[in-house]
Amino acid sequence: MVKICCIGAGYVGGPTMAVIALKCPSVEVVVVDISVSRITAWNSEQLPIYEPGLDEVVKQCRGKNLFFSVDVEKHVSEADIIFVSVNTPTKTQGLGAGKAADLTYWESAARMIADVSKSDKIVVEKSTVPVKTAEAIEKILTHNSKGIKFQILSNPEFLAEGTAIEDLFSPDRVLIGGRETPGGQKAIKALKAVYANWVPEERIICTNLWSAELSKLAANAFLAQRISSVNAMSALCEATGADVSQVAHAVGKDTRIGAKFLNASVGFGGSCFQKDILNLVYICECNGLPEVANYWKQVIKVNDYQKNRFVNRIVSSMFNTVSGKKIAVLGFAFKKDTGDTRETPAIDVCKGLIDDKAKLSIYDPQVTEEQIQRDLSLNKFDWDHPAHLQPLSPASKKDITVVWDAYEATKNAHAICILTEWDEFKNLDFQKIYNNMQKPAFLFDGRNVVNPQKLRDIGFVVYSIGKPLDPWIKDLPAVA
Ligand SMILES: NC(=O)c1ccc[n+]([C@@H]2O[C@H](COP(=O)([O-])OP(=O)(O)OC[C@H]3O[C@@H](n4cnc5c(N)ncnc54)[C@H](O)[C@@H]3O)[C@@H](O)[C@H]2O)c1
Ligand SMILES: O=c1ccn([C@@H]2O[C@H](COP(=O)(O)OP(=O)(O)O[C@H]3O[C@H](CO)[C@@H](O)[C@H](O)[C@H]3O)[C@@H](O)[C@H]2O)c(=O)[nH]1
Repeated sequence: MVKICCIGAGYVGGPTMAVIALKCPSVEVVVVDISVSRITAWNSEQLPIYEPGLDEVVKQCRGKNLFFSVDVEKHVSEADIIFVSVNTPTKTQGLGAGKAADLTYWESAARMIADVSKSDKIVVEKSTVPVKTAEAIEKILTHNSKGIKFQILSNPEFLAEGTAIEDLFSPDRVLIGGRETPGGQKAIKALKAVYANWVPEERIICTNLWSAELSKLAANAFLAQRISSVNAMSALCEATGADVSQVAHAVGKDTRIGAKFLNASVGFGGSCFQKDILNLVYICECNGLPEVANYWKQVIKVNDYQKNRFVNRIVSSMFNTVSGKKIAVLGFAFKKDTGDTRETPAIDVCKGLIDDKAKLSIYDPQVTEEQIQRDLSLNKFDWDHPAHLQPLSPASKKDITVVWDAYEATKNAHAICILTEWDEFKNLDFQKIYNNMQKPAFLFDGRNVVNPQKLRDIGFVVYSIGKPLDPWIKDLPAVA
């Protein structure tokens, strides 16, 4: 029986390994982590992450060929294939701070693998890493290996949160990079055999190590660039009376461009896009390519601009001050169908409003009060370090309340901000909400989920990203 061990039981390690276990009944899969609470949750009825369809997959295989354990060394030493799916956050200190990937967790995993291994192993990079990381990992492994042979493969993950199970069941592609040596090719074949249990052969792409590592960073950069492109257009739409949804539809009909990933928003969030682009920028700079670095940097700059622009719209529309005003924030997760808040634009928008002394009442169907308080207290980039390295009870913000109902959040509010596109926000009783709000009642839609005209008919002053402006807002000076 092939034994797989995955180091890192997070958003990638957990779902990915659960699907491998489901699709490969003859493979034993053990997911290990240094976080005791995370492993306890994986072994309980309340999984540590919310992901549609995940519970069913875990229920079907847990205890049969899928196990979660904190006994990291035992399972690593017994495995034939080791996936490493630990965090690779942005460095907060030292050389490359604010840009480069922090490989501390990866390096310590590699050293541990070298220390405990007693037989040959295939080590798979599942985490997103800078191009050429495999070379460094190889050095760590072989310098300590006592004659044991390690083959390093790059097998980046392309799942998106909220659709992880769907993406894993039916991936657009699986990418495997390895050394162009007989040993490297044999390792590629072994990993390919695992995926071939459910992924059609033509969707499994095999490349050299550096192409695989770089393709992951490139894919995220291209995806984020589409969002910054449409968001940049949204500002121009507001200035000219064009409607960004109509422009995106017309542009996306060109089959060379394609319709997906062209939704204008308050900005992209999530643990990957910003981190991976910053990392790409740093790699370009290190390779003496400042023009290329600046090109990609602009994708982040436009994203920051979009978040600032949204806050400025709110404040300027509400008589240039939100001091002491109750603002209801609907949605805090970085996208719908996840409870993940890493790099969510809601953090920047809420911080911007708090700076202007607003009182926030926040509702998200999947995010807890503790998480929201933590997110609004942490410094930039600290969020992506393992929970046990974060402050246990950060000082809670007094100007924030977190409630479990959109109607409660909006009661007596001066304004509503929609920051996540949860489906339930489309079907709220906005007449009831309007009746219970202060007047004029403002609604700022950062995700284009509501029909602005219907809400204007009720009496709301509505701002929707990239849409023709409400007469109320139109006459105000443009802000950026
Ligand atoms: N989240 C996504 O949607 C996604 C998608 C594709 C790729 N990625 C990449 O995958 C990697 C993991 O992302 P994630 O979202 O799963 O992160 P995560 O923070 O949810 O999970 C990482 C886990 O690794 C554990 N860990 C860290 N060091 C360890 C060690 N030495 N031994 C054992 N466990 C250790 C942490 O405790 C944590 O539980 C990152 O490189 C990320 O860029 C993420
Ligand atoms: O048209 C769009 C599409 C997305 N978003 C936002 O972009 C962010 C990222 O969304 P998405 O890409 O769907 O989720 P992630 O889970 O961050 O997935 C991305 O990052 C992962 C981690 O690297 C990759 O594996 C995935 O392929 C890649 O899509 C979210 O804030 C979305 O709301 C928009 O604003 N407009």
